[in-house]
Amino acid sequence: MQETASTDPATAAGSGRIVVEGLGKRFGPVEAVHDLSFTVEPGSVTGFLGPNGSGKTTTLRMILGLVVPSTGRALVDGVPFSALTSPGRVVGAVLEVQGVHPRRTARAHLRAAAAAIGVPDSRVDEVLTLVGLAAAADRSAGGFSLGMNQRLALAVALLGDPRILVLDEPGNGLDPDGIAWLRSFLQAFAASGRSVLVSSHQLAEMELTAQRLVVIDRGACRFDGTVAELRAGHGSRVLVRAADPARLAEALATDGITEIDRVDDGVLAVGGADAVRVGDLALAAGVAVYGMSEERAGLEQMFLRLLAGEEQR
Ligand SMILES: Nc1ncnc2c1ncn2[C@@H]1O[C@H](COP(=O)(O)OP(=O)(O)OP(=O)(O)O)[C@@H](O)[C@H]1O
Repeated sequence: MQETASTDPATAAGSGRIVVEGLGKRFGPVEAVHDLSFTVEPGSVTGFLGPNGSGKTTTLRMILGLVVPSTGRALVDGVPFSALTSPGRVVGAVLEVQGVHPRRTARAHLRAAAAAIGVPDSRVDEVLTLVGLAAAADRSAGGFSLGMNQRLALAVALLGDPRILVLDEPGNGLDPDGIAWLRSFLQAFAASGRSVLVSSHQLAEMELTAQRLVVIDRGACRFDGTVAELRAGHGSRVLVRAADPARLAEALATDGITEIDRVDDGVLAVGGADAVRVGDLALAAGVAVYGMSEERAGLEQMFLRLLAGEEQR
């Protein structure tokens, strides 16, 4: 079927976006993905989170034209992946790290991959440097660690200088330094106006890497928004040490703040209000405050609450 050119800027060709609309996939009795819609905007990293078997890989494979959707559609840079004329120059993807021939060097592997998408050899050294493998360029891939293989796979994805990156669990096998490096690499890539969609089950890491999050569970979307929105909805608390906690609790309650726990001697944990509001109310009530801090619930905890909440529906 011929796709007609869209006039909607969200789905227009050349938008640099990934647009997923009502996407679904059924494998026999298993509904792997159900009515999923989200957009990956240029200039930001979008984290794609979900527990094992939640449908992340299936979704990424549909975006990349490797699995045919049962319902809906996925557009890459305004068109279905299959309609891209030079896909390697538009979207770079790392789905699962394929074994490289063990006797092949990183450079030889990249040269072959470059030739396959019509990219000059000169790009090979550039991507080796970009992923931090320049010093290992002439070593056989057989001796590479999992982390080095991840970097090599990323180098292949970058050969066509794509404007969109799609990565399935790229942090797997990376040590803490490698994870920090990947985080700054993806952030810099996005900051140059390009789009990143990265799946992970490492929620705390995504909180640091991504601006937007799409959380799925059992194939369906549970959350789509910014990290700040997720935090706001599954909240952080203000810890306040006060001279007279009972009077402060009373003043807060009078103002409609009832989520109050006494966590320590003289310390109240207050939910549903920020530090400014708690401080102002303490001042108005004449209660001395000796210290305040924000207890930011870990994304992991929020994520578990999110899934637990959905299960009760
Ligand atoms: N080719 C297939 N045939 C049958 N079922 C499949 C196929 N691919 C995936 N599934 C099923 O679809 C569901 C979603 O799998 P998927 O691999 O997309 O999840 P995931 O979130 O990527 O999981 P993980 O984090 O473990 O990789 C699972 O129940 C899986 O068994």
